[in-house]
Amino acid sequence: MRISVKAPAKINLTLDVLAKRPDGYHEVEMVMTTVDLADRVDLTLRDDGSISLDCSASFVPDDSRNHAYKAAVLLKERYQVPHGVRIYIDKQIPVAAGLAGGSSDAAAALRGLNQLWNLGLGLDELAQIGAEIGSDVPFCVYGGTALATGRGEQIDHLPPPPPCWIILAKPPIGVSTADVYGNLRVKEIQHHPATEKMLTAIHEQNFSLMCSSLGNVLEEVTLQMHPQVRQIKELMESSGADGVLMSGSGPTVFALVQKEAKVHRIYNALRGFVKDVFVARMLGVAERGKACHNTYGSDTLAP
Ligand SMILES: C[C@](O)(CO)[C@H](O)COP(=O)(O)OP(=O)(O)OC[C@H]1O[C@@H](n2ccc(N)nc2=O)[C@H](O)[C@@H]1O
Ligand SMILES: Nc1ncnc2c1ncn2[C@@H]1O[C@H](COP(=O)(O)OP(=O)(O)OP(=O)(O)O)[C@@H](O)[C@H]1O
Repeated sequence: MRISVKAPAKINLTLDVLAKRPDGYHEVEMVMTTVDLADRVDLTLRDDGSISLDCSASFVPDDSRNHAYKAAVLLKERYQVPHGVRIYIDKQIPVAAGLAGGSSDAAAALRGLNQLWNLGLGLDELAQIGAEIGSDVPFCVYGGTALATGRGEQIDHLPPPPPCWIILAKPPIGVSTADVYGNLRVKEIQHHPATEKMLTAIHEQNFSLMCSSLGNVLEEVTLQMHPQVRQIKELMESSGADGVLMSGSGPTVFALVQKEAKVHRIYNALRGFVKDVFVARMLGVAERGKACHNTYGSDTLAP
């Protein structure tokens, strides 16, 4: 039996840091939403009880360092599952980009293995297990749009944001999330994002308020470390984007656009500058399993 699960990227519409915690993590407040740039995680049942992983991108770890592999080990050990699984990740989300690619693969593995191994767990239980892998995993288990607090693992669901196009551009650098948080001086943060305004924009479906409420306190830290990120932001802004922000700890920058004609202008301007440019739509709602094409007769899609 084989199951294919879609693992969408996330963007942060806001990312605020409120305090550094004694456990080394930071207390955050972030509005996150999924976009239709996605990996595909294939899970094939193994009778020999072992776990194996392959990925289409050779530079992604294919052993116990892989977040999807960790998800399988956690479930297998906790629920004493006799079966194994062969995991294949078709990588479309850029790696170490601030788009939670690894976290989304882990979340997809949790959802898919819940079905493949017949565990009968609810999404809340899967999200709790996901938090042991990484702070972004619980959000990725649910998908859609949410306000994430705590270290990012506490999820309050939100309605989808106003529909729009999104153009993502990633400069050819990888950013370590730990380094970016490590370089942040919480007491010196000048501008906290307008989280309340973002929530109003989402509830009222107000696109221009959403664009003017975008904010990420990690942006300044990553901009200092990697000046190319600022160049991409400026290029998006001068090409007519309605709103521009770095996602997560970066270095991916996204532009929000309502009119399709502008999408082509911004895409073309960016392609002259960086190789990794993607055009997507905000998903906003969870569409677990739905859009992952099921090309093999006996496959099923995870819910
Ligand atoms: C930047 C974001 O992606 C925004 O959504 C997240 O806050 C980070 O989520 P993540 O990559 O799943 O992070 P984790 O794997 O849990 O943590 C990686 C490292 O980032 C730092 N970290 C992460 C989350 C958090 N709230 N405070 C932190 O200080 C810690 O040094 C941690 O060791
Ligand atoms: N399935 C996976 N896909 C990509 N990277 C993975 C995966 N599993 C583990 N990793 C490791 O995690 C690191 C971060 O990759 P990832 O693409 O998840 O970063 P990110 O998008 O910046 O994450 P976040 O936004 O959650 O901070 C990579 O350098 C890679 O070594």
